Amino acid sequence: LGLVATHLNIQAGECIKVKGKILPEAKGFAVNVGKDRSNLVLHFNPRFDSHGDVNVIVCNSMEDGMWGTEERETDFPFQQGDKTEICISFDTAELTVKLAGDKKIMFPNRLGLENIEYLSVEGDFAIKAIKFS
Ligand SMILES: C=CCO[C@@H]1O[C@H](CO)[C@@H](O[C@@H]2O[C@H](CO)[C@H](O)[C@H](OCc3cn(Cc4cccc(/C=C/CN=C(N)N)c4)nn3)[C@H]2O)[C@H](O)[C@H]1NC(C)=O
Repeated sequence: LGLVATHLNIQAGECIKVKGKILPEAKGFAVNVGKDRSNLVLHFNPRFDSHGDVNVIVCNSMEDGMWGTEERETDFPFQQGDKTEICISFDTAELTVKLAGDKKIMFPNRLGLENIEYLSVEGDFAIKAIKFS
Protein backbone atom coordinates (compact mmCIF):
# COMPACT_ATOMS: atom_id res chain seq x y z
CA LEU A 1 0.00 0.00 0.00
CA GLY A 2 2.01 3.03 1.21
CA LEU A 3 2.07 5.46 4.13
CA VAL A 4 -1.14 5.56 6.15
CA ALA A 5 -1.71 8.03 9.00
CA THR A 6 -4.84 7.80 11.13
CA HIS A 7 -6.28 9.54 14.20
CA LEU A 8 -5.15 12.88 12.82
CA ASN A 9 -7.20 15.90 13.82
CA ILE A 10 -6.60 18.36 11.03
CA GLN A 11 -8.94 21.30 11.17
CA ALA A 12 -10.22 23.62 8.44
CA GLY A 13 -7.59 26.15 7.43
CA GLU A 14 -4.67 23.91 8.36
CA CYS A 15 -2.37 22.51 5.68
CA ILE A 16 -1.24 18.97 4.94
CA LYS A 17 2.09 19.14 3.11
CA VAL A 18 3.42 16.03 1.35
CA LYS A 19 6.97 16.30 0.00
CA GLY A 20 8.67 13.58 -2.01
CA LYS A 21 10.07 12.27 -5.24
CA ILE A 22 8.07 10.82 -8.12
CA LEU A 23 9.66 7.57 -9.30
CA PRO A 24 11.40 7.71 -12.69
CA GLU A 25 9.03 5.22 -14.34
CA ALA A 26 5.97 6.36 -12.43
CA LYS A 27 2.60 5.26 -13.78
CA GLY A 28 0.72 7.16 -11.08
CA PHE A 29 0.42 7.99 -7.43
CA ALA A 30 -2.35 9.05 -5.09
CA VAL A 31 -2.79 11.16 -1.98
CA ASN A 32 -5.98 10.37 -0.06
CA VAL A 33 -7.43 12.40 2.80
CA GLY A 34 -10.66 11.96 4.72
CA LYS A 35 -12.25 10.22 7.68
CA ASP A 36 -10.93 6.71 6.97
CA ARG A 37 -10.01 4.52 3.96
CA SER A 38 -13.65 4.17 2.89
CA ASN A 39 -14.62 7.82 3.38
CA LEU A 40 -12.30 10.06 1.41
CA VAL A 41 -13.00 13.73 1.01
CA LEU A 42 -10.26 13.77 -1.64
CA HIS A 43 -8.53 11.08 -3.68
CA PHE A 44 -5.88 13.12 -5.55
CA ASN A 45 -4.49 10.85 -8.29
CA PRO A 46 -1.96 12.15 -10.83
CA ARG A 47 -1.74 9.62 -13.68
CA PHE A 48 1.32 9.58 -15.96
CA ASP A 49 0.03 6.55 -17.83
CA SER A 50 -2.65 4.48 -16.09
CA HIS A 51 -6.26 3.48 -16.63
CA GLY A 52 -5.90 4.88 -20.15
CA ASP A 53 -5.09 8.36 -18.85
CA VAL A 54 -1.83 10.11 -19.80
CA ASN A 55 -0.72 13.15 -17.78
CA VAL A 56 -4.08 13.73 -16.13
CA ILE A 57 -4.88 14.49 -12.48
CA VAL A 58 -7.98 12.56 -11.43
CA CYS A 59 -9.74 13.80 -8.29
CA ASN A 60 -12.62 12.03 -6.63
CA SER A 61 -14.34 11.39 -3.31
CA MET A 62 -15.41 8.12 -1.75
CA GLU A 63 -18.38 7.63 0.59
CA ASP A 64 -18.83 4.33 2.43
CA GLY A 65 -16.53 2.68 -0.09
CA MET A 66 -18.34 4.03 -3.17
CA TRP A 67 -16.50 6.33 -5.58
CA GLY A 68 -18.14 9.64 -6.43
CA THR A 69 -17.95 11.50 -9.74
CA GLU A 70 -14.42 12.12 -11.04
CA GLU A 71 -13.08 15.55 -11.84
CA ARG A 72 -10.12 15.69 -14.26
CA GLU A 73 -7.39 18.29 -14.63
CA THR A 74 -5.10 18.18 -17.66
CA ASP A 75 -2.84 21.05 -16.57
CA PHE A 76 -0.30 18.58 -15.24
CA PRO A 77 2.62 20.09 -13.24
CA PHE A 78 4.37 16.77 -12.52
CA GLN A 79 7.36 15.06 -14.15
CA GLN A 80 8.51 11.50 -13.57
CA GLY A 81 11.68 11.51 -11.45
CA ASP A 82 11.05 15.00 -10.07
CA LYS A 83 10.74 16.13 -6.49
CA THR A 84 7.40 17.71 -5.75
CA GLU A 85 5.34 19.16 -2.91
CA ILE A 86 1.57 19.01 -2.53
CA CYS A 87 -0.26 21.16 0.03
CA ILE A 88 -3.87 20.27 0.84
CA SER A 89 -6.06 22.60 2.86
CA PHE A 90 -9.83 22.67 3.22
CA ASP A 91 -12.92 24.24 4.68
CA THR A 92 -16.43 22.81 4.95
CA ALA A 93 -17.14 23.84 1.33
CA GLU A 94 -14.07 22.86 -0.62
CA LEU A 95 -10.51 21.61 -0.63
CA THR A 96 -7.57 23.49 -2.14
CA VAL A 97 -4.57 21.57 -3.51
CA LYS A 98 -1.55 23.81 -4.02
CA LEU A 99 1.01 22.45 -6.47
CA ALA A 100 4.33 23.51 -7.96
CA GLY A 101 4.32 26.64 -10.09
CA ASP A 102 1.61 28.27 -7.95
CA LYS A 103 -0.93 25.93 -9.49
CA LYS A 104 -4.13 25.42 -7.50
CA ILE A 105 -6.81 22.76 -7.86
CA MET A 106 -10.12 23.13 -6.02
CA PHE A 107 -12.40 20.20 -5.21
CA PRO A 108 -15.79 20.28 -3.44
CA ASN A 109 -15.94 18.97 0.14
CA ARG A 110 -18.70 16.51 -0.76
CA LEU A 111 -18.61 14.80 2.64
CA GLY A 112 -18.87 18.12 4.52
CA LEU A 113 -16.04 16.93 6.79
CA GLU A 114 -15.05 19.39 9.50
CA ASN A 115 -11.78 17.66 10.25
CA ILE A 116 -9.46 15.21 8.50
CA GLU A 117 -8.43 12.13 10.45
CA TYR A 118 -6.93 9.99 7.65
CA LEU A 119 -4.09 10.43 5.17
CA SER A 120 -2.60 7.86 2.80
CA VAL A 121 -0.02 8.15 0.02
CA GLU A 122 0.06 5.33 -2.54
CA GLY A 123 1.82 4.41 -5.76
CA ASP A 124 5.00 5.57 -7.42
CA PHE A 125 5.99 8.26 -4.92
CA ALA A 126 8.92 8.22 -2.45
CA ILE A 127 7.85 10.32 0.54
CA LYS A 128 10.54 12.65 1.96
CA ALA A 129 8.41 14.57 4.48
CA ILE A 130 4.87 15.01 5.72
CA LYS A 131 4.10 18.25 7.53
CA PHE A 132 0.93 19.41 9.23
CA SER A 133 0.84 23.16 9.76
C1 LIG B 1 -13.65 4.31 -18.94
C2 LIG B 1 -13.94 3.25 -18.17
C3 LIG B 1 -14.72 3.44 -16.90
O1 LIG B 1 -14.18 4.58 -16.21
C4 LIG B 1 -12.99 4.28 -15.50
O2 LIG B 1 -13.37 3.50 -14.33
C5 LIG B 1 -12.22 3.17 -13.54
C6 LIG B 1 -12.67 2.23 -12.42
O3 LIG B 1 -13.53 2.93 -11.55
C7 LIG B 1 -11.60 4.48 -12.99
O4 LIG B 1 -10.42 4.15 -12.25
C8 LIG B 1 -10.56 4.28 -10.84
O5 LIG B 1 -10.67 5.69 -10.52
C9 LIG B 1 -10.77 5.89 -9.11
C10 LIG B 1 -10.98 7.38 -8.88
O6 LIG B 1 -12.21 7.75 -9.47
C11 LIG B 1 -9.48 5.43 -8.43
O7 LIG B 1 -8.36 6.17 -8.93
C12 LIG B 1 -9.32 3.94 -8.72
O8 LIG B 1 -8.07 3.49 -8.20
C13 LIG B 1 -8.16 3.11 -6.81
C14 LIG B 1 -6.81 2.62 -6.46
C15 LIG B 1 -5.86 3.28 -5.73
N1 LIG B 1 -4.83 2.42 -5.70
C16 LIG B 1 -3.55 2.63 -5.06
C17 LIG B 1 -2.65 3.21 -6.10
C18 LIG B 1 -2.81 4.51 -6.52
C19 LIG B 1 -1.93 5.02 -7.49
C20 LIG B 1 -0.91 4.24 -8.05
C21 LIG B 1 -0.82 2.92 -7.60
C22 LIG B 1 0.21 2.00 -8.09
C23 LIG B 1 1.03 2.27 -9.15
C24 LIG B 1 1.81 1.05 -9.61
N2 LIG B 1 2.92 1.48 -10.29
C25 LIG B 1 3.37 0.88 -11.34
N3 LIG B 1 2.66 -0.17 -11.88
N4 LIG B 1 4.53 1.32 -11.89
C26 LIG B 1 -1.67 2.41 -6.64
N5 LIG B 1 -5.07 1.33 -6.40
N6 LIG B 1 -6.31 1.44 -6.87
C27 LIG B 1 -9.30 3.72 -10.21
O9 LIG B 1 -9.31 2.28 -10.44
C28 LIG B 1 -11.19 5.36 -14.16
O10 LIG B 1 -10.66 6.60 -13.68
C29 LIG B 1 -12.41 5.62 -15.05
N7 LIG B 1 -11.97 6.35 -16.25
C30 LIG B 1 -12.74 7.31 -16.78
C31 LIG B 1 -12.20 7.98 -18.01
O11 LIG B 1 -13.81 7.63 -16.27
